[in-house]
Amino acid sequence: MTTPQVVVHRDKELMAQAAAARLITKIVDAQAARGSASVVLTGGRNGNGLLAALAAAPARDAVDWSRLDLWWGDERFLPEGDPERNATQAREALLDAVDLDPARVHYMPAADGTHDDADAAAEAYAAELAAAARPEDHGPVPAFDVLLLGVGPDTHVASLFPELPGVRETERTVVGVHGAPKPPPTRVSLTLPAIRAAREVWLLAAGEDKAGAVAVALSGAGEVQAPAAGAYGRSRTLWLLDQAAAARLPRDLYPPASP
Ligand SMILES: O=C(O)[C@H](O)[C@@H](O)[C@H](O)[C@H](O)COP(=O)(O)O
Repeated sequence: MTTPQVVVHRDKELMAQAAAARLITKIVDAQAARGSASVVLTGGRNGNGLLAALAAAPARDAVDWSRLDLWWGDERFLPEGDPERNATQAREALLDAVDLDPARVHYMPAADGTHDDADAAAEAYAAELAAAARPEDHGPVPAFDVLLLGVGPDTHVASLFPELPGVRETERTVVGVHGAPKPPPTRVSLTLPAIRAAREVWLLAAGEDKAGAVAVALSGAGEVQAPAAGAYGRSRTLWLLDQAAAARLPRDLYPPASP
């Protein structure tokens, strides 16, 4: 388990811009070192805010978009193109503006696709992840360079909600989610074992409505009660906050450099 590193920015706009610059550098370094990079996207305002900042970033095209594998941490189980799908929002924020290799963009299945329900969709995505894993990877998922997660006010990450079955999953890498407290109720989500296979996990939280969740998750809560507490990477766990979301952090958890 990697000790969480906390970086606090003045506001959510600056957090998104700084996170975008950080992600560009991480992707460029991975591509220079290994010829390609893999990133797991998240839904929500902060996740899409990062993508929009990335689309507008001056250094955006330092990334070789054709050598980037994109996956999703979760998806709302809705028809293809539904405006509420994380994939739809990611395309609007960034993906349609850059020259990705379509074969390397791994959308989670849609509700009107070939899979009858979220559980079958989850199995299909788990199989796609396993097929992309290499022998040197840590388990049946690729070693993602960066796995992005928004954090809910109840400390959920991806579509893993406190006390619900998904956060308790220890074997499968992807699960169907039913009865999610955040609408829509039916979703597909990576599990904590899949999240923890990532080299780096970056958690994004901005706004005072996240201050309680951030404080709880970083103060030793259990992962079933606070799923964000169980989201950590093999070599790095990074919490990217604005001051409002960091407001209830104990002072000893507040990074020294932050104002
Ligand atoms: O499908 C989703 O809704 C997201 O994947 C979800 O996990 C989101 O990241 C958090 O709920 C935070 O959302 P906000 O950034 O909008 O607060």
